[in-house]
Amino acid sequence: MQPLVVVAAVVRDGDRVLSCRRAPGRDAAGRWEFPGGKVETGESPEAALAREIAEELGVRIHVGALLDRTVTERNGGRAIDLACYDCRLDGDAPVESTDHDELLWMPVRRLHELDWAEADLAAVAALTREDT
Ligand SMILES: Nc1nc2c([nH]c(=O)n2[C@H]2C[C@H](O)[C@@H](COP(=O)(O)OP(=O)(O)OP(=O)(O)O)O2)c(=O)[nH]1
Repeated sequence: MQPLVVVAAVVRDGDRVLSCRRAPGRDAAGRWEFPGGKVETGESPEAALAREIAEELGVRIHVGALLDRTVTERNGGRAIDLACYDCRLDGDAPVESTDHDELLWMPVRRLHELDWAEADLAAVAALTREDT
């Protein structure tokens, strides 16, 4: 089976990165992730990401360069092909999410304190390397 193609936004504000906790009842509830979602057929990754962020967080973003793309196998589930893009807000910061129960602006050097979804660990490591 082909991996699930997912895009996520590493939204930065200076040294801080928007980190989101998946709400109860969802896949991987309680784990932290970068907001985003599945790419639909015929959609570019950048367009999918802007759409997901508008739907989920109600804000607009500029989508920049690809930061990390990693395929993670999952026991008993479809592998996840997660592409994380460097992003900036285009206007207001989000205050709530349809998919998350907590939004945190975390300094890069403290990202390791959160319990990240497994698929996000490579992107977190890339950010942390950049910071050292
Ligand atoms: N959005 C997002 N999903 C991630 C990340 N890491 C990770 O393993 N996932 C997984 C969780 C889900 O199984 C899948 C994406 O699902 P989703 O629920 O966010 O996507 P969606 O909004 O398009 O889905 P839906 O609720 O509309 O069905 O990828 C991440 O950093 N961001």
